[in-house]
Amino acid sequence: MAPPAIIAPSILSADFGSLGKECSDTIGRGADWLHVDIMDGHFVPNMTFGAPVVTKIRSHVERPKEALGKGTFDCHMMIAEPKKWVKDFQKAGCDLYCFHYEAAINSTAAEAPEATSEKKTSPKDLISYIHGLGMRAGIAIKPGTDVSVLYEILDNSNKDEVPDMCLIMTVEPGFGGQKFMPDMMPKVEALRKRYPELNIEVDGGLSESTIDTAADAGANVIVAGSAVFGAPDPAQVILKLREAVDSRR
Ligand SMILES: O=C(CO)[C@@H](O)[C@H](O)COP(=O)(O)O
Ligand SMILES: [Fe+2]
Repeated sequence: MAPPAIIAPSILSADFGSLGKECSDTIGRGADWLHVDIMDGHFVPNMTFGAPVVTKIRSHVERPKEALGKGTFDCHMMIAEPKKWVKDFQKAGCDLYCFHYEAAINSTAAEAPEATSEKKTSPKDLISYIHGLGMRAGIAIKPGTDVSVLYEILDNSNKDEVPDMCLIMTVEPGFGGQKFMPDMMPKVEALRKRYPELNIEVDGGLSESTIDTAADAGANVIVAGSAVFGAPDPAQVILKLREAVDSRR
């Protein structure tokens, strides 16, 4: 059976003027995780914030009592050098460090020399490095990346090198409020068929009008930014997203 719904509002659409309160209120309204979008202006054409801000918002949200439990900070690292920032985010209170496959295969070991002796960073090395620092690891792919790149990473008997979640982007990363790409659903379907118990996250354009498509395909971790923070009743939206996923289990 597919894992239960996990609703992760993206704080990119929150009021940055009162981010701590927005975060604690959102957990109080029924969210499981907070999706924290980190953009560096290189991997994506936009910038958000770094570890110091995560440290501040962490003090407003209780740490999860179990791995991937309520209050998990799901940090979506849209950054060109994912290995370089693992330690800083761990210290800041990140629970799930989700890096992009496309960035990992293009970055070098020099970013974190102790992590590997190979010249190029491999996703499995990075996952093991993240696990070694006590966090869970996620791996994300952009719309143009084939889902099959994840199979080799997931089909590994060394669990230390296997991600705890895969993120299928349903928009080009960089901005909130974009239109959901239904043509990404075959990737979700293929992953769900092959890995019935995997946490599969979808991110970009999720709302009450697109959730059925994503839930039918087998996604269980639902990121929603504008749909939650732009709603008159965010708790109701969170509930609707959860029901759509859980009713298909
Ligand atoms: O990673 C990203 C964008 O790059 C997302 O997390 C968005 O922030 C989601 O926002 P909505 O599409 O739900 O408004
Ligand atoms: Fe995101």
